Amino acid sequence: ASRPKRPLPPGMHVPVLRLDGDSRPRLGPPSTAKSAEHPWKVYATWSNTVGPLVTLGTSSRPIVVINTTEAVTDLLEKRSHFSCKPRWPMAELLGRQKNVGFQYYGERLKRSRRVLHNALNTTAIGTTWKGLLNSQSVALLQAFLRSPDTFYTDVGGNIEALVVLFTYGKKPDAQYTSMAREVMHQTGIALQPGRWAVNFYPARKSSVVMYVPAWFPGAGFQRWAQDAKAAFYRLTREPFYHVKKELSQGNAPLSFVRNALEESGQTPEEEDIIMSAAGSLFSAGTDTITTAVLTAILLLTRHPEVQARAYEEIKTVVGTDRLPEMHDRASLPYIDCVIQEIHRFNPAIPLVTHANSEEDEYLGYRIPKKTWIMANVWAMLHDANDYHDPEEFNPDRFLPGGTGPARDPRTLIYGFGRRLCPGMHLANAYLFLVVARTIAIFELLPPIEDGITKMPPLDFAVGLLSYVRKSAFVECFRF
Ligand code: HEM
Repeated sequence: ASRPKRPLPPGMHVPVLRLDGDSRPRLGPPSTAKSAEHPWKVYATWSNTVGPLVTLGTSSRPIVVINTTEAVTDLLEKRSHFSCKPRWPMAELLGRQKNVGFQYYGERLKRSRRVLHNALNTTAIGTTWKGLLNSQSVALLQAFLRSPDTFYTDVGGNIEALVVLFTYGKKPDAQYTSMAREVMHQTGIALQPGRWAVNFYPARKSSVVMYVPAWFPGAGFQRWAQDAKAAFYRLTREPFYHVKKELSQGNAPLSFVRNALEESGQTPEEEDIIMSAAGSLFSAGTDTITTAVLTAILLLTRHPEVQARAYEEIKTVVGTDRLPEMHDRASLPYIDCVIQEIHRFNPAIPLVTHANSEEDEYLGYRIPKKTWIMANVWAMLHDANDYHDPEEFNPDRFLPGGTGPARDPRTLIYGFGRRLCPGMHLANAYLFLVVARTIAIFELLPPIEDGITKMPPLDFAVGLLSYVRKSAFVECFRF
């Protein structure tokens, strides 16, 4: 006789909170979430009552939120069948399922990740890309000097240039960046749980809905998706074929695509893997690092005492007649604590999405095959058991001594298991250079009006990324 089915993890019997750009979540539970704006905070509150796993949505289409480090380690790190991604019919319609971040786990994903790892491992970051990281971080300081008023957009522009220079060896032009931003925006819309009915039909039904002709009344999402798909294809193909042509003419500048084609792009299939891996980097690499840099600027401005101490460390170790370099990183432990605390305070991707390719059980609960899993990284980094007074910005918690340093947030913010972010070493190196060099050269100050200091508020958006909202931040900022 078969065993009775175990229950799903405790559910809140509420529809999924929508991640709707800047707006408040549309749907909330009756009481707890009234004042909380960010879904990840709401889920963390629920988890305090019901345990590490919380089920959202319906029992036929559950979404399981993992809220603790222990549970995420047990499931996403140790059990390899949790390294899949959910089926996103809308992303498929946009032609984005070949994008590394959306791919199901399998042979193609492994090969894509290998190509990326060859270019983005620690050795390559310290050698091949050292010059690029150096020049882009200096370019950002120069932009700050030229016009402190436009720092918010300058940070984004500098990082877009970093990622496109890395990928294709040339700076993006205005047309490329505006198209890339549009595609990212469209993908964000396509991935909002609950926005498109097609995402929430069971797989069998959705394949019927997906192939309704675009002109069919009510199939508005299809028409919209057709345009978005065309833009995405152009964005992926044009710069790739440009590098390929340059390579055949012997004048391709250093880039990920050039190196990968030289090393492994011998067959059409290998070429396609390189092309789509390259096409995944703009959306994966730009807004994430931008969020971390803007969070750093915001928190340093709000904490002059942290800036002062970090500056003292740089003055003592590096001196005042040169900029901090990558080789200074190990000798600047306080700067490292500051960077860790920035990631902890506002992880760029607060909810990391996975799916399981096999049914499983955990803590007596059943997790059906292909469940949409969200790892609540924000909750893990604000767990008072691991981080005393989690609402406080306090880099000291990472200093050795006492009960030892708190867990390094970089073991959580870059994701889990076989999907761990391949760009993490590039991001870590660039963030070190930008944070250390900014502190070495500038003092970040809030404005004072009529003798009153106007602190920029902690204002993080609700979306796939928890980016720093522009509004109040830009008005009250000066070097
Ligand atoms: C502070 C900066 C960054 C953060 C916080 C970050 C975080 C993440 C996270 C949470 C994931 C999902 C991992 C998972 O599913 O378990 C991811 C995936 C990915 N990231 Fe990053 N990332 C950053 C920068 C970058 C950069 C600079 C690049 C490339 C230049 C990059 C490329 C990728 C790619 C290709 C994936 C998909 C990997 C896969 O699905 O197998 N990321 N990142």
